[in-house]
Amino acid sequence: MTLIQLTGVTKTLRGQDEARTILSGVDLTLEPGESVAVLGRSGSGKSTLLSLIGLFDRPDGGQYLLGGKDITRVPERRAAALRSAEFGFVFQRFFLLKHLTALQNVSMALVNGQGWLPRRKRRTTAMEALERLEIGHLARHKPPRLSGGEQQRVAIARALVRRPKILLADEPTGALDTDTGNLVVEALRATTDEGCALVLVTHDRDHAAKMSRVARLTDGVLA
Ligand SMILES: Nc1ncnc2c1ncn2[C@@H]1O[C@H](COP(=O)(O)OP(=O)(O)OP(=O)(O)O)[C@@H](O)[C@H]1O
Repeated sequence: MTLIQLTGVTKTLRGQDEARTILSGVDLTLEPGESVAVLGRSGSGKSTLLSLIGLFDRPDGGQYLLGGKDITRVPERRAAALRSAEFGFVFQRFFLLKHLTALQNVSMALVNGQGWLPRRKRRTTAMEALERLEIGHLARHKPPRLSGGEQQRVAIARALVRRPKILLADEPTGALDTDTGNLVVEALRATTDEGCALVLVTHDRDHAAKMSRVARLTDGVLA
């Protein structure tokens, strides 16, 4: 079944004075295991789009179907539950807790989820996530001892540890050098092999080309 279907999605943001239409009719379909890169100039609305998909905000118009269900105007309580059950998020900044080890950072993501997991199970699940990102050997390291690329892979492991259906990545390589960025993009793309869908916002055309589809956001429309 189609995982995500946006049809004619619009969004107007109000600054201090005038309102600005950022998205003026976005269509997007995403199937399980599919990856789409979203390119676009700075300020074109890529992050706005991602925040709608990730249910941090709601569209003004159009329709958002998630797994066939209309969630266009879902209330915040339900949105929060969907965010934690269905989505994983990766940002340019890693947002790791620097006093915790890599393993603790990842297993923290299992603490507040739906369904309680015993501590030992959380640790083994978190370890598996680190190993999938090929950083199991860094489990006991704290973020200040890790490189940027390693930290981002810990953040990806944290995003994946609850096995989300959709991973949303907003410029995840923005703070990394080219080689490290390539490794991180490959790690993200590999998550789709297991059926996770991926939306990657990027400025990097080479990274975009590694996705199954490339879409460009121009004048509020995705094409
Ligand atoms: N809360 C807000 N109120 C008003 N305008 C906003 C708000 N948030 C963002 N904007 C404006 O909306 C436009 C789109 O922002 P957005 O962050 O989605 O773009 P972007 O494509 O992700 O940019 P970048 O590539 O620079 O991160 C920008 O012009 C921004 O200044």
